[in-house]
Amino acid sequence: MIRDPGGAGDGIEIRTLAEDDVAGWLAALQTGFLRPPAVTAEDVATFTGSRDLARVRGAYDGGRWVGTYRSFDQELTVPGGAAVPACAVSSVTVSPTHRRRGLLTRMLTADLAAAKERGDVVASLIAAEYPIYGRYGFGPATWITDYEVSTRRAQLDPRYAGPDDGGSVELLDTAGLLAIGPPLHDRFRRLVPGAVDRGAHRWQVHTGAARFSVDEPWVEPFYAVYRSAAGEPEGVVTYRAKWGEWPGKLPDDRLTVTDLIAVTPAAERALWRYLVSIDWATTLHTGHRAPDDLLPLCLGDPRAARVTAHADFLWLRPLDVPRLLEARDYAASGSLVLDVHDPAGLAGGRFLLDAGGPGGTGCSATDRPADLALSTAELGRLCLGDESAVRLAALGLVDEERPGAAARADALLRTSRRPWCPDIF
Ligand SMILES: CC(=O)SCCNC(=O)CCNC(=O)[C@H](O)C(C)(C)COP(=O)(O)OP(=O)(O)OC[C@H]1O[C@@H](n2cnc3c(N)ncnc32)[C@H](O)[C@@H]1OP(=O)(O)O
Repeated sequence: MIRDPGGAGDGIEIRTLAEDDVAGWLAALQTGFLRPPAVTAEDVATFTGSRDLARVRGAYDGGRWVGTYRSFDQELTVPGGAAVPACAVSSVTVSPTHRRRGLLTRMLTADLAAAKERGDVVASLIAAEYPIYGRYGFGPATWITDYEVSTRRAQLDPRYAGPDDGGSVELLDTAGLLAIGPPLHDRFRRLVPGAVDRGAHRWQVHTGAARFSVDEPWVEPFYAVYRSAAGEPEGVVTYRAKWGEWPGKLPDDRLTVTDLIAVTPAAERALWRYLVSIDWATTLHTGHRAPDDLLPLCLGDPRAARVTAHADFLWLRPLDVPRLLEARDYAASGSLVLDVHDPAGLAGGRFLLDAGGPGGTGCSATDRPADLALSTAELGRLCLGDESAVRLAALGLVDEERPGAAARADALLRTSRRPWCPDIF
């Protein structure tokens, strides 16, 4: 069991959980997320059956859990397709009675130190609110865009009867999805920088097998697969339908996509066209897509896809700069000296990145003069290639120690397609 050795002299203890702590910890989690705090025996069983309790911790005050925190092993894809070990952070709450006394800081600081010791290359999380995590060295590395598509305006030929490339779209039942989805996702995530692995529990949640009593009532979704002309599954989609009012007897139903992943552009285009062509549905909500998703441009009228949300999504906190930068591919070859500032003392230093040379990419500590000075949070923004160093320099968030260094960083680091993490965790 991990205990917070220092404490803060306030009697509140940060510690990991024993099995009989789970119900109280779950009640605190639900309180922090403003959900009813009632916890059932099934909730406790679902939680203990799917989590490593050694990685679940919380703040305990006089017999009551007042803070919750959990982390787990994750694989994060970087540009080029390599996966680096990440410490994924989740379930962070502090009770409203105990906020702003430093409890989040104590839980997170201890876990980041443990992640560093374990050899994780980055820490990752989905930030509930933008202002929380920058102070701990995290920066937003991927963004999402949600669309609402007016299917009537999409200008798809009303006679459209499916893919015309020899491929096909088929509906699946749950067993069919579970046979095709996990291996397909494994292929997908290696193609998409920013994507993370999906464990068995995520698929159970996705198909309604793992649920907590506070979850919305389960509504069975539709699942469909795109198969290439050769019969290979290349994309899957999960969506739900909601009946509309049918004003004046006109169909008015809505579809909501909860997952659409594809390993080829043909599959991605075919699944969007399938969704847009479903009779009765006039509106399609896409859920979180990559900010440069194919969707708007694969419609006859791209303006039929209206952006309803555009926001930061996956935040990264570098823990090992050389391994993070060595793992990825670069758009060009060249070198760059980065002065990385880390007040937490986990990942700072001056590093020479030698990208894409004949002997491969190298990154190691150096005493050469710096080109660019930045914090771990800004490196978190830049490391998957989504953000521009020139933009951050214009904002005063990175310092050019050598003129033109930010543009050189962009030439190396930026990617032709934007990174994307489709999974909430
Ligand atoms: C990965 C995830 O799970 S994201 C989910 C995060 N959880 C939530 O949003 C649930 C609701 N909110 C909460 O439970 C709490 O407010 C938390 C967990 C966000 C913060 O917990 P606290 O114990 O209050 O944070 P703590 O006291 O350590 O704050 C440290 C600093 O962050 C700041 N801070 C913390 N939360 C916020 C916030 N939501 N907005 C702005 N600043 C914040 C504090 O003001 C403090 O600043 P200071 O160092 O300048 O004084």
